[in-house]
Amino acid sequence: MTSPRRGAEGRALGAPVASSSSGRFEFQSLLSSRAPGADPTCARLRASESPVHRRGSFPLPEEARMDLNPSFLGIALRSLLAIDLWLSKKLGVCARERSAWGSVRPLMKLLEISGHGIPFLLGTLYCLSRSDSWAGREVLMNLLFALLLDLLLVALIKGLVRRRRPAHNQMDMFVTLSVDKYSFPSGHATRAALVSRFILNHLVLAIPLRVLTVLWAFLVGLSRVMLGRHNVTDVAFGFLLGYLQYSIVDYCWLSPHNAPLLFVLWSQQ
Ligand SMILES: CC(C)=CCC/C(C)=C/CC/C(C)=C/COP(=O)(O)O
Repeated sequence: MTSPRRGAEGRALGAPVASSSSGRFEFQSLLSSRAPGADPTCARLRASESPVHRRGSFPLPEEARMDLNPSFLGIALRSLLAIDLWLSKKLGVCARERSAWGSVRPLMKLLEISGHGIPFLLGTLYCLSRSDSWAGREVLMNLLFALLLDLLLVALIKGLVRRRRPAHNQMDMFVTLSVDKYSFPSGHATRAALVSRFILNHLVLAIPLRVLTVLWAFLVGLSRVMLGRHNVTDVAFGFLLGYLQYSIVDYCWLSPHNAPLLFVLWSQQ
């Protein structure tokens, strides 16, 4: 009877191993990390040359074969992730007081506060309480809805993805929620993109102010990476999400026609 060759732990070499964290088969890591000096190409060769494979008594499961021949998408994603980590570390020049650009850290923290959820929520509520026109109230009510939607979606995605903040980040942020220990996506970037799109669409501004609005959003995003709070992909996805959130708000635009109760209740406050 043929018996597969056994490794140090008495496990059949080339046999699928369930990873403790994900439960996925890890052929590639088994072949490349257990054998000294191995590389993925050799690992592929060894797999096809191994007695187990040759005798055909232990067919490789489909998923394992996919691991041995990583798809183009897999390689592209892993490369993107490596570039992301490398670039984010390079750009994190204000992560500490003693970092290369540590002296501009206070300015970056000012940008951080300018994109924080609390000033926006309190500011919108204050303006709503002072607004005496229906048109103004409608815009502010939708801004409030947009800010709450943003908090909800970001918390949901952060809780699902659970990507840790970069190791060089110093966790000294002004008022955070529990999910804010995670970094994907950047809540500041989503808010900056959402609010700036909102402002550009609902406030009639002179061109220089419109440019300043976009510049502010960009700087808020950049400051997240420079402070070491986020990786570049957290911010890029944050901008995209914030942009899309505005489209949702615009699509579901609340007005006295489709949400009369909301407006009546607010006007009775
Ligand atoms: C109504 C309510 C739940 C308000 C909470 C406002 C609040 C504490 C928002 C957190 C804002 C924040 C620190 C987001 C994190 O931004 P990242 O860019 O670091 O993801």
